Amino acid sequence: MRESVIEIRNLYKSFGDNDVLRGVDLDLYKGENLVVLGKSGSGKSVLIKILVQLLKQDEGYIKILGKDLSKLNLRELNQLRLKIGFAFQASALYDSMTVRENLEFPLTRNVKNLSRKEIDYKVERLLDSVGLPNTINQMPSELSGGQKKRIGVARTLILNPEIMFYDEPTAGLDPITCIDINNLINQVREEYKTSSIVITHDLTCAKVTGDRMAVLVKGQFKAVGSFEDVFENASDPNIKSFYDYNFIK
Ligand SMILES: Nc1ncnc2c1ncn2[C@@H]1O[C@H](COP(=O)(O)OP(=O)(O)OP(=O)(O)O)[C@@H](O)[C@H]1O
Repeated sequence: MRESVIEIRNLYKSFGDNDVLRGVDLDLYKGENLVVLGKSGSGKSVLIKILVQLLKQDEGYIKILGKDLSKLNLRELNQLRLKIGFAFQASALYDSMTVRENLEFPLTRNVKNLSRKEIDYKVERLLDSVGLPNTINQMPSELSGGQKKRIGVARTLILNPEIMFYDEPTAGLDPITCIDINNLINQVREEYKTSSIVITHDLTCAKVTGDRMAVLVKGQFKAVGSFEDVFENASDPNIKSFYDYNFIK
């Protein structure tokens, strides 16, 4: 039996008469990269927001790192949120801060009594990990799109999250930089022992980073399994068209 770090059961969410999630079941297993795919508007972001309770589900059960979310008070929920890192599509760096300040910010805000030396060590180690040690004194405006994403990942890792959510990590990048970012996602898993959900429309990213694919169709996960099982042997036309479109046949 594999250990689940996230367990989602029978999750429902509607906005008025827009039934977005209609009985979602999903597990994220410890140490895996799980790729979540689905058409635009299928509810991927809604699902992630519910996982950190920025949105409340209408029905359903969620357990993260052994905690039933419905039983947590706000303080406990905030503690749990610190164990989850978000690498957002827009990398969300503060434009008025240097790279060093961007990385220090979550640390000094959330961890008390760290010495200057400990902070410097962590910042430098993470910049090394993402391959950008020389950007430490640069401003975000001086970085390329791919570099910003890397710094965004480094900033997320600074609090040692156990779970990572990557939201369209390769969107808007050239094919070579996409390869770099895919490799970084795999490297982060090895180096920091994270379990991750990767939301993407990019099937190359899905294939390279994902241990399992989960495809959201009409409010439920219709196909969950390896890339080969889900896409290469797909019979469902919704899923097949996704594949054919990405790898022009
Ligand atoms: N706060 C909200 N209020 C009302 N409707 C919402 C809200 N958030 C999301 N929706 C609706 O829920 C549906 C799913 O949206 P969501 O952003 O999760 O899609 P997505 O799969 O992440 O799409 P994309 O791939 O384009 O990012 C959409 O129809 C959207 O309009």
